[in-house]
Amino acid sequence: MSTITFVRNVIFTVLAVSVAAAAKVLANFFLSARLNQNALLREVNGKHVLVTGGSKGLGLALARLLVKNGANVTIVARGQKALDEARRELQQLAASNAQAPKILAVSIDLSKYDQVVQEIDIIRGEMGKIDWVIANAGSAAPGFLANQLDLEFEGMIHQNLFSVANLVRALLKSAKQIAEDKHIIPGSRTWPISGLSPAAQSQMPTKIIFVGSVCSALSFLGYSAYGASKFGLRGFADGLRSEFAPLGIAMHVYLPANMDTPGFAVENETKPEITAQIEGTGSTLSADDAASALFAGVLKKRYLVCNDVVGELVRVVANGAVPRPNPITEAFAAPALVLAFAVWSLLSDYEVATYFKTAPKPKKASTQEKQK
Ligand SMILES: CCCCCCCCCCCCCCC[C@@H](O)[C@@H](N)CO
Repeated sequence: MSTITFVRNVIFTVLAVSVAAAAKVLANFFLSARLNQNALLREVNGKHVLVTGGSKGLGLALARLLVKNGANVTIVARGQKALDEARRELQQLAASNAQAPKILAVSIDLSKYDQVVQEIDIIRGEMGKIDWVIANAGSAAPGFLANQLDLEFEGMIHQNLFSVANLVRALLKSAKQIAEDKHIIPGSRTWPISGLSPAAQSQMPTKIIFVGSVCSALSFLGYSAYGASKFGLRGFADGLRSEFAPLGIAMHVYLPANMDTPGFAVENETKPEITAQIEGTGSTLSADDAASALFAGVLKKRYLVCNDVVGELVRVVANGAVPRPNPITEAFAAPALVLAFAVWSLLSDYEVATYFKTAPKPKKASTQEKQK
């Protein structure tokens, strides 16, 4: 066999095996994406779950599923009107459940750390220890950075990163406070290195779920501010995952693609045309399906959870140094996926270049408009 034939056969074999492995990755994804309702009931029945951004969209869909499965739910949001409506809906749902789960709705501005600390204590007082936290609140304001020179950039980082950090810091502070109040003497190997005494650890939630985005692992024009906030969130989560695991706190990050929510309608009003063109709108998932996908992944103990095929492929190539659900299969799939994403990146850069070459020129402002 000549060298060329040998090299060609090796490349062909590697690619064929890799494509087959990529198909297996997707098959595994479909199998794990189905929510086992009984498993959800077993996990959340009687637990107290706090959901931020819980008055609409994905947050409300998550809260509904939790209440249906017997969880006591605290929803947090800013706007009082939407919060009241959501509370009424969840209370009706709770009334039809034999467990009669408790519902609490609290208006908190998560960007204000002191307020979050104060309210977490009030929530614990009314509803007891928080068992799970879903940090879902966030928003997307797509746009070109050159048009976001004022407060838009900070806004994204505050809403999608600092607010989540404020929540986690407040949970830690509250747990430490309660432990100190009880005067429990620390005495484990993780104390005082971890900063949390065993008593404080026992006051922390056992599960913390961050809602990121496919944009926590991939970004492109129109999403520079949003991508920065969501990549930041992912970095924060990766650090906490390894810090919290020895303390019995499981971290998860949800990386959804576009969802059919009120927030998505708002972001589309200002989204640059080329951004919408690149991301496509084909796979927009309903909030209910997205909520099921989140719980399905969490119950399967996935650290990074996706809600569609594209997100799962992005996850495989951008998994970083955190656990993979199927490491061997994903390693075999890597060559095909790396090549596919290299091609995608070339094509999307070409799409952007073409868009700017062919986009209609803005109309010249009339003299009257200039004077305004
Ligand atoms: C085989 C390779 C295919 C690679 C395709 C990658 C395409 C990625 C485009 C998906 C972008 C989704 C972005 C989701 C953003 C949302 O979080 C945001 N719009 C907030 O709602």
